[in-house]
Amino acid sequence: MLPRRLNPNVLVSGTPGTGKSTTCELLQRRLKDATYYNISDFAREHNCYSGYDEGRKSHIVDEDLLLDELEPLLRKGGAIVDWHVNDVFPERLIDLVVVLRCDNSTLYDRLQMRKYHDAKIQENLDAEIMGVVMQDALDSYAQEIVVELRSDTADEMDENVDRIVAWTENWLKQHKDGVTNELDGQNEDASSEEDQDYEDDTQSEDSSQSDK
Ligand SMILES: Nc1ncnc2c1ncn2[C@@H]1O[C@H](COP(=O)(O)OP(=O)(O)O)[C@@H](O)[C@H]1O
Repeated sequence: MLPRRLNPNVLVSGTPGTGKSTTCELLQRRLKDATYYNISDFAREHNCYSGYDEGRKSHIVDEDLLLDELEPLLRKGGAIVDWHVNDVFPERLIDLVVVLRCDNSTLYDRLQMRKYHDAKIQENLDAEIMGVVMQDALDSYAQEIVVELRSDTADEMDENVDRIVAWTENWLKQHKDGVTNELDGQNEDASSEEDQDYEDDTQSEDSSQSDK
């Protein structure tokens, strides 16, 4: 099977504060053909909002508008996508899902540094303890393309970047050699059904708050 795109799309997800943006910035420096999309920034720049949540003090992202803007870019491949919500992007557009995890006391410190209010910190700590983002990823994508990585320390972050770069190089090598990536078959098979799921999906707006 021919590759669907020349470079893979990597989704870096995780509870706010687990290290997505920092990891993605490091990744972008290493993957010269990649384009980094911080979805919080992207949604703001493209005005993909459906309202403002006073309680959370954050904009509510309109996932349909977001996907309308982003899909043509993801189709090109080579995207590093940074967002805490991962069920927005159809399975056919994503080749690897990385879910960053971190210790709760570390996360607390990071979110406090970011000056989140107490309720927002607690909400994110609860989500991290319950593994909400990881569960969403497993519910949304084939288990084989979802990987959970610890991101408590700078060394772990470096290791994570090395691992994602190595995975990308391997993906490129497989496609260059014309070797069928078994994930392709799974994704292609799932795509039409998944598209239908996406059409039918009425996302809870609560799950798509802009986190920054
Ligand atoms: N693995 C890590 N080791 C040390 N500091 C980290 C690590 N991951 C993130 N940080 C720090 O935590 C803060 C939040 O990271 P950030 O990348 O903005 O998280 P996110 O994008 O998931 O909200 C930043 O100050 C960042 O430098």
